[in-house]
Parts: sequence; structure tokens; C-alpha cells
Amino acid sequence: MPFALCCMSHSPLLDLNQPSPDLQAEVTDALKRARTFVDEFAPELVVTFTPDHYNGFFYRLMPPFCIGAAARTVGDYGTAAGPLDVPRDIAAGCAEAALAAEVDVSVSYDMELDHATAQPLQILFGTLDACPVVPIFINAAAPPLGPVTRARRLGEAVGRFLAGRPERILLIGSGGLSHDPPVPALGTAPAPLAERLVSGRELTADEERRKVTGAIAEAAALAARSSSRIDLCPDWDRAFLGIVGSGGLDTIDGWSNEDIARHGSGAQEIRTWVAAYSALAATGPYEITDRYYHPIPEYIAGFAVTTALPATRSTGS
Ligand SMILES: O=C(O)CCC(=O)/C=C/C=C(\O)C(=O)O
Ligand SMILES: [Fe+2]
Repeated sequence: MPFALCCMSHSPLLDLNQPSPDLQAEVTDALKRARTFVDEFAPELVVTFTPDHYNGFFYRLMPPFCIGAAARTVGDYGTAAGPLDVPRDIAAGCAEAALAAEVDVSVSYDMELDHATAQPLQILFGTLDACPVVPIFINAAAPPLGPVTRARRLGEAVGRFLAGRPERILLIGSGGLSHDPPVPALGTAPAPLAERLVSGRELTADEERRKVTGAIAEAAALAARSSSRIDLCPDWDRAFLGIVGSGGLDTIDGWSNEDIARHGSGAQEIRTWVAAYSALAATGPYEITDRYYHPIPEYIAGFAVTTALPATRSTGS
């Protein structure tokens, strides 16, 4: 049951926009260090806590949490499309553990997921199917959202279950931190798009083009400080990283959804980090082994990468 954790921001613009060469080099280096960390750990199982952005989950049935017993990624924003190698029995065990802990998860045997799931797997492993993966969807984009403490309780329940498994397990949290990307909302989207947020129909080629050019334009406006959307919030991001680094995850229980939303609609994705770190914390004390952070408007992201391991116990004298 050895554990390791890697939490990272994702961005659909990672391969589409260029921040300054120095900043790009920093990000490349941080992601390379994360990959080396994972290589050295050599996981036999990945459990990924991941959101979606109306690419796999829609309002025809929008669960707060869903555990995939069979899943694939859809290949949005140029990320890989294809099946994940999901061990059904372990996915079912995670779901049973969550339900026993009174966290009402759904299960899916036909889960579709987007860049939020594919990007970290591609960055850390090169491919989607290098390692068995249990995907755990946490709704962060589609209101109503439950309190953030539910993500902590989900993570704890999954962590306690995984502690009884024999595999080397990598926990991934994908998302955050502060950011306000132009993801459509049911209440404000024009009628054909609002209908799609319910039905999940394919985007037309024109809608797809406008989605990508719109995100690129929004990033440019954010970098030029001419965007009307919520700005990145480095102080809040650093405070959040401090909390997960100190292990005081229950501090976040006091954050209301409105508090979190003040740092952008995408800031709700911190739920994935809270769940992943809570899963690790449920197995014992942990320590951060690497941490990178930079606010990057070109990616519309308070961009962070952290890795962590169970704390090495002092043997005393
Ligand atoms: O239908 C759409 O427009 C979806 C757009 C989308 O997928 C945007 C994603 C943004 C992030 O992943 C993010 O900034 O966290
Ligand atoms: Fe996202």
C-alpha cells in the first residue's frame, strides 16, 4: 500500500498558448520533475480525482461525485481520446467505501471524461493506458455544488479503502487553483448551447472553433489585463497551497462555495486537490516533496504542481 500524490492544475491552453519563454521553461521543468517523481514511484494503480467541463457530464444527469468502473476520455482540446484501463473491482470498492462513509457517489460503467483527466495522465505517463486508473469525477463546473467538505470526506473514505490494497498507488488531483475560464453556464448560455449542456450533443464544427478561439482570446485579454472576468488570485492560491502543505485540510471546511467562487468559477476545482490530499492524509501524515506555483494568465490558471509522499518517520535516538 505505498502511496504517492501528484496534484496539478490543468489547462486546455497548455499546448495552444505561449507564456514567456522563461515561464514556459519553468512549467516544463515542474512537469518534468513530477514525471520523474512518478517514474521513480512506479505506481501499479492510479486514482484520479478529476472534474469535467461539459465534455463528459451533462445536466441530463449531473452527479456531485461519480466513480468510473469503465471510462474513456473524449479527446477535447487536442488531448488523447481513448479508453482507460479501469480495474472494476477496485472502482467498486472505492464506491462501496464512499457510500459506507455516507458520501453518496454514483457509479458509471460508461464514463466520459475530458482534458482534466487526460492531461495529467499524458504528462505523467505519456499515454492514457500506461497504468490502471480509477477515475473519480467531482463536479466543479455545474451548479448546484455541495459544500467543499464533502470532497474531503470522499477523499478520506477512498483513502481508507485504498490503505488496505497491496498496490503502489498514485493519487492525482487535477484542477484549480484560482481561475475563471469561459466555461458556459446553463443560466447564461445562448439557447443552442444551453440545450447542449443538458443533452450532451456533439458541438458543431463552428461551435468547437468558437470555443477554442474564445478561450485563446480570453487568455490574451487576461494577460493584457483587459478581461472582464475574475483575475487570477496568487495570494489565495498560495494560502491554499500552504493549507494542503501543512495537512490542515479541515480548515477548508469553513470555506463557502461563494468564498471559493470569488476566485473564479474554476476555483471550485480545488475540490479535486482536497479529495486527493484527504485520501493521502487518511493513510497517515504526509510531506510535500515538490511544489511549483505561478499565476499564468496565458493558461487562464493559477498554475500549480505539487508532489507528496507519506512522511518519513523519525526513528528517534
Ligand atoms: O464547452 C466548453 O466551452 C468547455 C470549455 C472547456 O472545456 C474549458 C475548460 C477550462 C478548464 O479546464 C480550466 O480552465 O480549468
Ligand atoms: Fe478545468
